[in-house]
Amino acid sequence: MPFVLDRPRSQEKVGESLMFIEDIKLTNYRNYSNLTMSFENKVNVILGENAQGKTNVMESIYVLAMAKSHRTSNDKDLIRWDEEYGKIEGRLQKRNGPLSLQLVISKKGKKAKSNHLEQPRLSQYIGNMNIVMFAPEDLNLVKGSPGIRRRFIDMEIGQVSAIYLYDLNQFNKILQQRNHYLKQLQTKKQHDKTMLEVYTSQLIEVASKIVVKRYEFLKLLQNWAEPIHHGISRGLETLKIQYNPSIDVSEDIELSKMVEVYEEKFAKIREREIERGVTLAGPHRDDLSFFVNGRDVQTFGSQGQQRTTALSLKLAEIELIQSEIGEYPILLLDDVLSELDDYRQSHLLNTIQGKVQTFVTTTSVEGINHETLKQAATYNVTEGEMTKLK
Ligand SMILES: Nc1ncnc2c1ncn2[C@@H]1O[C@H](COP(=O)(O)OP(=O)(O)OP(=O)(O)O)[C@@H](O)[C@H]1O
Repeated sequence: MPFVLDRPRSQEKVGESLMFIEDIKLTNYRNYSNLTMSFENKVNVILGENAQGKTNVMESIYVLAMAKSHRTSNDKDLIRWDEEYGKIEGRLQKRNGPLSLQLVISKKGKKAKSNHLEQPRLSQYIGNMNIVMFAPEDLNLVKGSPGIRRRFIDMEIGQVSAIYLYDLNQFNKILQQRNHYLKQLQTKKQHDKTMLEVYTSQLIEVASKIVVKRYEFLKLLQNWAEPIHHGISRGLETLKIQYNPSIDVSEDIELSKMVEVYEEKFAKIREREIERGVTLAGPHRDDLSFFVNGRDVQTFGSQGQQRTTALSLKLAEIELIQSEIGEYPILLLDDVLSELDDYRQSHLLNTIQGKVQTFVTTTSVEGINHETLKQAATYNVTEGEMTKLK
């Protein structure tokens, strides 16, 4: 089943190719005052002691792509201390030509440019550059809180669907207004319930679209992740991904039916929502489960199975983006190689070899003997300065 892509640039899909970053320029970004660095279109290993700025570089690439950080929701943290603004610039090569991206973060907000043109909507800007990041936090994807899994799914769909990001933004705004209204009803600052009906129907319209798209995306992800997981587990394990909605629907439900189910649900929980002062159903309360050989990995999986699941999902994302966009994304492996055993490390490095531009951070390459890393371009980071070693 083809995924409903809505980005204009992704029309022709021919063969395999990779997008890659040629260079990055950071101005007042975290502990970098000024950095300009060129990269290779293969594997780039960034070495350095703790707290020198390795993750900051990875984060800057992530932020350039996604217009937000993977480790803070406070954009001001990204600006170098005592400075007014921070800037990330990057030049990329893509199948259909060069692309330059720029993101300026100031205390007033973010401004993005793509090929020197101001982008009024970040939901349109995101997706120009596709990335997959694998960091130690991702090992919590299975075990951690539902919010981590929702964030994972939202970020991934957002890269291939601008409409999804737009809907998600709308949803969050309506949710906030609705929650505020419910709170007022709860505390009796407000008695008229008319506006609640308005917010509810607005919420249902956009919530239904989000959940339908999540189902579509997960079906695709499942198709990629299952054989990958099978391979990493040496043919012993079958991975299944399950979406757990906060309403009673199944994966093949149509949009109009989903709207009906939400309407019934909200009518039923109306008094409870007012009592609690909060919205109790919607995509913000949904979750994912992962099953290995029929058992829930979150409850029954070993740590190794949880790692394999997280790795399979990341590798599946790489393939999914390639199949949807027609180009391999850029892979960011932040301090994660040392967290994987030899077999999983080799599997990962064999998979990316030669086809994905990859950034790897580590304090040392000792103990990682894979050919891919021996041939990699290497850089050193010390106190916010980066130099190329080979
Ligand atoms: N806004 C900021 N302005 C200036 N410096 C900052 C800012 N935010 C973080 N830093 C500095 O950046 C450094 C941390 O860098 P980073 O997180 O990239 O470490 P790292 O090299 O990845 O280390 P580790 O291996 O421990 O993860 C710290 O010295 C921290 O004080």
